[in-house]
Amino acid sequence: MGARLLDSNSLAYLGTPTASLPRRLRPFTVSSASSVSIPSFPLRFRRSSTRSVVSATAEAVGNGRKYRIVVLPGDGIGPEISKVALDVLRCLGPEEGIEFEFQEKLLGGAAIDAVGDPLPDDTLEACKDSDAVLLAAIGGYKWDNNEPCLRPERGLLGLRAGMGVFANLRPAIVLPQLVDSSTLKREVAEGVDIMVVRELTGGIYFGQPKGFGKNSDGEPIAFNTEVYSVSEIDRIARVAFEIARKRRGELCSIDKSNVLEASQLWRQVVTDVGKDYPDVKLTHMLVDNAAMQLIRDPKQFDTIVTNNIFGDILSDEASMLTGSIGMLPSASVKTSGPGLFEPIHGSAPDIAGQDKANPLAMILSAAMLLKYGLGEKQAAERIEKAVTITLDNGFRTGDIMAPGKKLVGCTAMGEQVIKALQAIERVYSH
Ligand SMILES: NC(=O)c1ccc[n+]([C@@H]2O[C@H](COP(=O)([O-])OP(=O)(O)OC[C@H]3O[C@@H](n4cnc5c(N)ncnc54)[C@H](O)[C@@H]3O)[C@@H](O)[C@H]2O)c1
Ligand SMILES: CC(C)[C@H](C(=O)O)[C@@H](O)C(=O)O
Ligand SMILES: [Mg+2]
Repeated sequence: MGARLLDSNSLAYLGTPTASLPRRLRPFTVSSASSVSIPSFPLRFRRSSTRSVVSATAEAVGNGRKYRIVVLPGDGIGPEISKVALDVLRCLGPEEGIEFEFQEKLLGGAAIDAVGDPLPDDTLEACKDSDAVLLAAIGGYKWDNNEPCLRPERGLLGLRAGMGVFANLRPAIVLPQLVDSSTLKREVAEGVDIMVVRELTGGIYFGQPKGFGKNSDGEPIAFNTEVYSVSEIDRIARVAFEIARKRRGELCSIDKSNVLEASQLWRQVVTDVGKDYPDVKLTHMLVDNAAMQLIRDPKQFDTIVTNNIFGDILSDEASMLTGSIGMLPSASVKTSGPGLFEPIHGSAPDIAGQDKANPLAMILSAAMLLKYGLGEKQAAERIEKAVTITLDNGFRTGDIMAPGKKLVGCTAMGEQVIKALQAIERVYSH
């Protein structure tokens, strides 16, 4: 028993004025309407321009395949969990006939400190030219009072927009081993398996106008704009319907259409797209009710589709059903080109540098990268399996610690996953 990630067929159960921003940090705009065709899930991603489908594009090396992965350790616990995830991938590669070429780049606070830019040009270019990107987390107290365009978060938003990864898939699965780590009662948490499909490159994060100003009384104000086009809603809805179709066949669209015009358009477009998916049961829910229902009865949800900001908040809420935000990976994808894979948690500055971070969300993000970014399903499932074995063996970081379990740090948890991985490999190879 263990985690199942995206694929139900998986074998493993396992305010600055915009004009002053560098061009790539300006809001992302979608140019053409309704032209995005969504392949059936699991998605196979194309590399930019010259190469075609990823699973077919890996360079042949000896008897294996070679992939170029950009790694963005970022800030806070980022470097600690990145190291662990890379150790896992390095251990896995030879057994699976995969060679990884890792290229480390700067993002966020680390990039601000080194070159005065949260998203250096060469980072974005390397990411766009890679087979996939593995990101840990950015941000921290040190940069919290920087002006908006010099905040680490601006680098992350610029990266997502620059890569065009509009669909953020955040699975929240309660593993049997961690049911008692959930803050909810066992009967409420057990068996939860939700996929949150979050729109990632639009909405209030990117809408114009935004900034600081003064009202007619001369009082300082600040403002942001929630804006969605039909094409932006249409394409994320199609991704969500495709995913729902491969799961329980139930899609809940979450909005605030009783108040917000942008949500009224959202609901209308999702309903229209739903006509192309008669096999999927579509429901709508207001976000305030959804926040409550997620805690009251999370098992009512199968697939959720929602906008950028509601998806951000609801996925953090959903993570606590599973025991810890340190468990949740994510994949940010588009219909072609490299994907971005990252845990949903942040840089956890309160525990950074103390070897206390849970590296499992990062390790599971690496598994998502393999499965959905590179089409390396078997390798991904080995990692998922190794994680569940490690939990079965009783190892826990502080955030998921329970009576009778063995408390370990970030590095030791990684070592246990590698040990489990090697055990699986021995079973496979004998
Ligand atoms: N994708 C990202 O890079 C990302 C995501 C969220 C927040 N952030 C940034 O991270 C910084 C801190 O934000 P925050 O404190 O609101 O959120 P956070 O997710 O970093 O931390 C919230 C709480 O969860 C704990 N936590 C998070 N990840 C953990 C892990 N792997 N193992 C154990 N405990 C873990 C932290 O210790 C903290 O108590 C901010 O600068 C924020 O902007 C970045
Ligand atoms: C750091 C921040 C910009 C980011 C977001 O809001 O998308 C984070 O909270 C996340 O969930 O990845
Ligand atoms: Mg968040």
